[in-house]
Amino acid sequence: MRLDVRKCLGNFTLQARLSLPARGVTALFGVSGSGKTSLLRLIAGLDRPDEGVIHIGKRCLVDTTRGHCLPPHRRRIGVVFQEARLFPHYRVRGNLTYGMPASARSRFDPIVDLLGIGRLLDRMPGTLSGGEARRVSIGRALLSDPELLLMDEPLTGLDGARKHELLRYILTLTRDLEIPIVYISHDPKEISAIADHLVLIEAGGVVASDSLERVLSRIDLTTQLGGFDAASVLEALVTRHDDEYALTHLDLGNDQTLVVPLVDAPPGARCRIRIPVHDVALALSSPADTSYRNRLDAVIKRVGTLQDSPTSVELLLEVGHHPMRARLTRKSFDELGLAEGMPVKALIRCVAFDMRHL
Ligand SMILES: Nc1ncnc2c1ncn2[C@@H]1O[C@H](COP(=O)(O)OP(=O)(O)OP(=O)(O)O)[C@@H](O)[C@H]1O
Repeated sequence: MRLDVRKCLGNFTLQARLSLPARGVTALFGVSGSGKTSLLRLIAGLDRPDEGVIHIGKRCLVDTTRGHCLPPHRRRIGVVFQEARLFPHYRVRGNLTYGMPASARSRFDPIVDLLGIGRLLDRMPGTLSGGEARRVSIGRALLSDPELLLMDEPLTGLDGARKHELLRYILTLTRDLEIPIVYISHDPKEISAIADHLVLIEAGGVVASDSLERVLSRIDLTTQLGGFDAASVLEALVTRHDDEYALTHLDLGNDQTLVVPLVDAPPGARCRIRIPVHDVALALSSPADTSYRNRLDAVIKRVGTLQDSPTSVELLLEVGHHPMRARLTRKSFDELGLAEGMPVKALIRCVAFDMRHL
């Protein structure tokens, strides 16, 4: 999808130029009021830009210079909002088939299975739990046979267990269906688990748009990425399990192996892991007497500082084929005599697995 739009809303101006991948999940992240929902509404056709163009593949949805603006129902875009917005007087089945084109009929059963809503088909929306209602609303969006799915904070307001369950369904969906998703969330953990591409929005503008791994590795964006709590997210290959110690070996490329608590995925699977900066320490040589399980070869690619944190130094390392962030005190950095381009050992204590298997 390509878009280049401008829209004034009162004294707020949204001005965005973006080119998004045709597959996978693109997350829009930014503080409250930065313009995420306004952008989604322009894509869905719920609002018109004052100026601009929006294309999905070769299809032109909007081109204001030609006075062209497709209405929402002709855009082939499914939208899932924070609240489910089901028709209260239709059963679940009626909600799912409302507006379903004949071309989507054959997908009814697979989508119902995928979302685990088969046993809810004869229920009225008022009797569903929050998580069930969201799943039905995702099903309805998918059965409109969309080329693009827009999700505006679909997990907000759900409790921990429901949130986790729905996140699992959405992850399955991204793996099993070819439909690209644009996903708004305030929750960095959710984004780390689900997104392939990350767009940072600030004051109505696009600050960054790139793969999740690359945006999270940008030291200059640490403030905007504040909620992500400075962590690296990277995708690794499961090579083997060590059942005796309940550990899994992951290949990071260039002969670098990360050993983590047992991952429930077979050798050969790809999984995504998150490594907070405070779990990474650096050494000049490989210390023998340390409890750090992982001692990886790394190169310091970039060194930066944060305005509001004068005691620490931000580092961008390269480990295997991956960027990885670390944070040291300025004193340790100076005492070790570190500099850009230096090879070091990255000592990694533990690794968070709020992660997905790909
Ligand atoms: N119809 C409108 N008239 C005037 N201002 C508007 C209108 N719609 C949105 N705004 C303003 O535009 C800005 C962006 O709003 P938007 O809802 O897109 O932000 P957001 O990033 O989605 O925020 P949140 O994360 O809180 O949902 C806000 O300052 C909002 O008050």
